[in-house]
Amino acid sequence: MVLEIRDMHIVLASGSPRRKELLQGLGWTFSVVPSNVPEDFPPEMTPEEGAVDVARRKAEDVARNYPDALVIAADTVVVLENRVLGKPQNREEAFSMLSQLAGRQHVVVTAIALCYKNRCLVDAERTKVWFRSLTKEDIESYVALGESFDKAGAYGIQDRGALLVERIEGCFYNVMGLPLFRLSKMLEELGVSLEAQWRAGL
Ligand SMILES: Cc1cn([C@H]2C[C@H](O)[C@@H](COP(=O)(O)OP(=O)(O)OP(=O)(O)O)O2)c(=O)[nH]c1=O
Repeated sequence: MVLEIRDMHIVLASGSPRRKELLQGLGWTFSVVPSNVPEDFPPEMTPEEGAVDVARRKAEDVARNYPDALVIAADTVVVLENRVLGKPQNREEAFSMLSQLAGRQHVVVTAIALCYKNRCLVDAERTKVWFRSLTKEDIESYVALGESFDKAGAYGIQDRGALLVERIEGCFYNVMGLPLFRLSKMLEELGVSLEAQWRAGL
């Protein structure tokens, strides 16, 4: 039996406004149920392994209460020379993160976890990001905008942070928190078809 995405109860296990906006952009109907699992992971894990572990725990946490739904969770980390930059706690931390990113290349990793009826699929996507050089004043001005605080690496590529980024290699939506093409491939792997939804949108 083919599962059609538009016939499924979809639960987005995330409090991220970006992830909600991106799924809405696909025309999907879904509920939003953020999970509260801690986002730290053991130091012996690589950043990618850590993101995969956190995304899986977010999805499984919510899937326990929605056993018949397709649960989608994600975790985004900014990786600079194998170090993870998470969400800054205050202005000083945001300033420090942006100073480290300035004039250099880093990698954004987003792990996606999909759970449906006792099956969980987890995968990660990587995008390279090149930041322009920034003066102390540039960084202070950006931090003062307040965009940094709920975002990994203290910037948002989708908003004014666009002006910090010279170029990227890979999926833009991955940097924003949800790689949509990768999501579609994972759904295919789970046996979920997007065809009816796709045709209805044309
Ligand atoms: C690098 C980058 C990150 N982000 C955001 C995406 C994610 O919301 C956030 C990374 O934090 P996450 O822990 O992945 O997600 P979250 O805490 O916002 O939401 P939840 O755990 O409930 O799913 O950073 C941007 O919006 N733009 C960017 O350019």
